[in-house]
Amino acid sequence: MRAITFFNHAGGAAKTSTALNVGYTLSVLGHRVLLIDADPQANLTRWLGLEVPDGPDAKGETLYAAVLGAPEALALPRPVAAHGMDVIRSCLDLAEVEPLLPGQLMGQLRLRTAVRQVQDQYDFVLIDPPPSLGQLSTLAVLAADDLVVPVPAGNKGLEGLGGVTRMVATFQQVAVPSLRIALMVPTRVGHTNLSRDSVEALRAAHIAPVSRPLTERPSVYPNSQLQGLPVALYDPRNPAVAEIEAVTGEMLASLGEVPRAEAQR
Ligand SMILES: Nc1ncnc2c1ncn2[C@@H]1O[C@H](COP(=O)(O)OP(=O)(O)OP(=O)(O)O)[C@@H](O)[C@H]1O
Repeated sequence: MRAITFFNHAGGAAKTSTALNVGYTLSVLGHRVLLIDADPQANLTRWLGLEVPDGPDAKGETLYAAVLGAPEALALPRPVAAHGMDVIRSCLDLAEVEPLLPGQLMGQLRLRTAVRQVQDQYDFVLIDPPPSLGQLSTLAVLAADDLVVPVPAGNKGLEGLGGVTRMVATFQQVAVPSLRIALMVPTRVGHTNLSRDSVEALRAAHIAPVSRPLTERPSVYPNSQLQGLPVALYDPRNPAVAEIEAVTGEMLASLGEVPRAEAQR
């Protein structure tokens, strides 16, 4: 099992969109995939067509159970199924983790521990954190073996990179020396010089391997999300699908994984 967190503290980087669609591609390739929604906005949950847990026990359906549930039974809750994947959903109450986690013994490593309890059940656990540097992001990053960093096109994406690399270096030093950025994914790339230049600048920075870009497609991503579908199910012939497959293949290559189809030959 590999745990991969789609990390960028900047908002709107396409973390959720990339995690959802890469996860779906992995599952189509035959991998067993668990998606964990670690963002109280619960976009990943909604965009998979799932109901956001509601009511007094809602947070027990989320990763809250694994990090702040009953101390003698800290474990991931039972996942729900969506489009061939398993999903740990989120809800607004998950935000309670932010004030409550500090001070808990080994608090920030609890998701890492919980994820490894299911390592025999999955090939990939993909985690979608919120756009922040708070407790939920820390839990998500420390749970990972590898990070995928979606970087939105334009100056904003490049300017935010310093924060990402500093945070990764800190986590390597204090908690997970083997943590690494497996892939940077240029996202929301338009047909402008600014977009193209920002992708070139990302490659020239030599921080980590840089994938093929995911093009800005305003008629595809938001609409597929409204329908609760991965792009490949919403519009199978859209060129976005080939881009997502390419990114998934490059991620597997960077992880040193043999693509499933080749392994079975
Ligand atoms: N390639 C794309 N083309 C057009 N729109 C996109 C693309 N990728 C993502 N989007 C849209 O951009 C918005 C932000 O994407 P997303 O929620 O995936 O980013 P995020 O990094 O998870 O955001 P946050 O963490 O701030 O909630 C969404 O409305 C999504 O539909």
